[in-house]
Amino acid sequence: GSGKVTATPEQGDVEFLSPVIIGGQTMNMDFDSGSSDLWVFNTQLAAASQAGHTNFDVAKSTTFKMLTGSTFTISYGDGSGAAGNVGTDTVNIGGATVTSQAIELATAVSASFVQDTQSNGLVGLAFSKLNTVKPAQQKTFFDNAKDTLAMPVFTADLRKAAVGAYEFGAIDSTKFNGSLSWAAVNTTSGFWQFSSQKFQVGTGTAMNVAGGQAIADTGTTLMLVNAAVVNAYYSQVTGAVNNQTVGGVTFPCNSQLPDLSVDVGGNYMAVVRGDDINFAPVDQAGTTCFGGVQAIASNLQIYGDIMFKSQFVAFNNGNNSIGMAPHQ
Ligand SMILES: Cc1cc(CN)n(C)n1
Repeated sequence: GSGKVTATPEQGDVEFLSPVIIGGQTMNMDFDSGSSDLWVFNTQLAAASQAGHTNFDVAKSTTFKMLTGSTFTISYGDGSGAAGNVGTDTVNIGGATVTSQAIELATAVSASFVQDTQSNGLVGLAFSKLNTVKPAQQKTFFDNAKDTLAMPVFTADLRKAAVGAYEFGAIDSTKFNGSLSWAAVNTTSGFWQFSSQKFQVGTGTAMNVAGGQAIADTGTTLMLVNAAVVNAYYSQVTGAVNNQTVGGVTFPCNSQLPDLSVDVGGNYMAVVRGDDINFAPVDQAGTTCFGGVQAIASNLQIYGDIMFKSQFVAFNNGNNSIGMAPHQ
């Protein structure tokens, strides 16, 4: 079979939310190809943490089973995190169904999750080796579903300030231009990781990022790249400054931003639209804007939603590859 759900951007495209039916209860959740835990807001949490959220209630599910003695603890690259206990239940994502999916029930969540009342948990879609459940590591929804899917793939069709889609088990070729370019994925890290050693600012010459690697991470808002890329890119933007107070590069909001092309697997240059690299104003007047491309101090670059808004992406666990093409 296959399953398709909407991916609705929060204000400012900070994250994208999709409906997941768990034990008959519908939860809007953040699909994250950069982690491997499925955890939910639930009625065990302190009332102050539950406030404003949709909270999963195990008592209202006839199919939930506790995994006695199992716990999870997860922390993300942005410093957020969650921890709690674990059970199993039936999960239905747009028709793709897993009957015994590990459901991680948070008993503690960090402040940024509490404040984001539209999001009620994460669906991890990276490789199961990164799952944090102990004593027995659990599988992701995609891992559990893939043998029953028509194809062992899922796709991300994320759109700037518009409703897009995640699809499991099928590739909708009406959603991208031309054909997908495929790159090999190195699964050793547990991420959807590929080689990314070249980049190009606007129509300039291609430049190298020695040993460059990147992961495709729908759960990260921005694009976090090698400092050489950041310097080369913003050297083309008048008034761009590295602003420690706001934590990254800013520029005048009326800047004409060049496209940024990044190499995917050595045979495809993914073009990220310059307009999408103007992420958000940092001041009330809306004169100074924060860049959607920022530096990361590791050689594992993180291509987040800023890239997904320009590229349709297919994640293929049949041959561990990633496919990209510009959105249609
Ligand atoms: C909650 C969350 C997820 C991710 C990306 N994997 N980040 C950076 N934060």
